[in-house]
Amino acid sequence: MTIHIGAEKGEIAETVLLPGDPYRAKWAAETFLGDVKQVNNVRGMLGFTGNWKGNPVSIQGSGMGMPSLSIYVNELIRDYGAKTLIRIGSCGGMQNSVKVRDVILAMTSTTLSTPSRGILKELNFAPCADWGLLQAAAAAAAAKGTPTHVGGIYSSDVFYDERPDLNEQMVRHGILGVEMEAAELYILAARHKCRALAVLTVSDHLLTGEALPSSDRESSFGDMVEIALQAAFPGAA
Ligand SMILES: O=P(O)(O)O[C@H]1O[C@H](CO)[C@@H](O)[C@H]1O
Ligand SMILES: O=c1cc[nH]c(=O)[nH]1
Repeated sequence: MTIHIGAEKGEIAETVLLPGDPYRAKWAAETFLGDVKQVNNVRGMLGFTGNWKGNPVSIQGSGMGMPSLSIYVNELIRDYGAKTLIRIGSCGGMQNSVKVRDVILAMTSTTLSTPSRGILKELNFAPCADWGLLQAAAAAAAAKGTPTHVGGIYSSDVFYDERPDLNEQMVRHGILGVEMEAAELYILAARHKCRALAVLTVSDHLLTGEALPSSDRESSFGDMVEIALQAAFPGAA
């Protein structure tokens, strides 16, 4: 047990999917995993372990924002031995070519700051996805026929943004979407020699104003979860 995760040692798999929303963790575990056991309920941040096509998998809510994700990912890596961490999140679309419900595979993440700023200091570290996971996720998405975009995203510290000039620059520089966790996930994975990827579903659009209801964000993002599982276990039959 850790301060934020109540699972016993050995109850969390080396492969962990990380939705921000704990109810998405519950839905994904119940929908896609076999032999599911709830392994965390501390602070209501639900976590589950089961198996997918015979492979052990955990799905742990990570909360909203990089400080929250950092707590769970640090404990998952240091105390439970997690090695492959795949965020399954929602994001806002930032290009006209990106549509609501499309999937984005985040190759890199741009930020203004992360919880790691304190140790990286003046270094503008470039958080990037694990190539093997990214390649496998792109192949899985292509095989499913899911409309998918691969490229840079923006990990923001704020949901209610008051810097339209920043968004203009993001759009101008080809950023596909905005969310709030991937950059710190990628930095922590690099630091601890783990593999990480963010697979995101576009839940709303900054240019068009379209938005999905919260019920859809909780439980209708099946393609994203299957792509994440197939990326983690590309050989699974
Ligand atoms: O749907 P999740 O995974 O929580 O991700 C996105 O949704 C939350 C904001 O509504 C932030 O956590 C953002 O990154
Ligand atoms: O962080 C997020 C997530 C979804 N949509 C946004 O605009 N921002």
